[in-house]
Amino acid sequence: MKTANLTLVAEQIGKKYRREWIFRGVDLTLSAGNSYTFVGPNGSGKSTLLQVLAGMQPSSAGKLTYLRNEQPIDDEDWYRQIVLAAPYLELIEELTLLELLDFHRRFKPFRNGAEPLELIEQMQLTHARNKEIKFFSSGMKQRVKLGLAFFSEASIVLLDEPTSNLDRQGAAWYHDHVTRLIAPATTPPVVLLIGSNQPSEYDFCPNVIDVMQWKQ
Ligand SMILES: Nc1ncnc2c1ncn2[C@@H]1O[C@H](COP(=O)(O)OP(=O)(O)OP(=O)(O)O)[C@@H](O)[C@H]1O
Repeated sequence: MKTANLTLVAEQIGKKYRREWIFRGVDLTLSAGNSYTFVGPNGSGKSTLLQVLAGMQPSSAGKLTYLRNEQPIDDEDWYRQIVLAAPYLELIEELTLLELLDFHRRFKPFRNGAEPLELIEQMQLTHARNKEIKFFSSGMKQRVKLGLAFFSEASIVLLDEPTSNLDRQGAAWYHDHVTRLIAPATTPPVVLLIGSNQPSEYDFCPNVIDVMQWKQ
């Protein structure tokens, strides 16, 4: 069983677009079993920082390391550890929900070997299991993105603006699942990273980090 704990270490990470530094001098040690929320006003760099920490965008300065049991993991294997739910990530619209989950689990299995139909029930989308994603409402799509993040066997879970498009019931569903994700019983334990402007999205999170400190 893959229970070894993961740690993400950022040393003096910076990102610039053209000549503008979005953030600079980021030093962080983020460890499994913990949650961290990046806060800051619109355009302050929360999404960019999440993407850099996920290895989805290159940094312009500094060093990022993923450690498992204190040993560095090869950059090419990072993607196996990560799952991201974000408004700017698209789902495959031509697939039905059931087909999407079947496809997804081929490269990223679900926790505890869960079956797609069980997870669709947990997403409260059983009625839409055979509907193509392109016909889903924005809130239904958001539940799917979050569900894939909650239920995949990944060690690093990134949630950018997690309750966007969710109604009150959806927000309660998010809260229930996100708190389970960081419970001590979760295996493998996750590093949970959230980018948010909404206190209700991270009221359970003890580590709230203002990205404005890295504007120079
Ligand atoms: N590909 C890009 N090229 C140039 N500038 C970019 C690019 N992507 C982001 N930026 C700039 O980087 C800055 C940070 O954007 P980012 O989306 O990370 O902010 P954010 O804090 O997540 O904002 P929001 O709360 O509005 O989602 C903004 O000034 C944005 O215009």
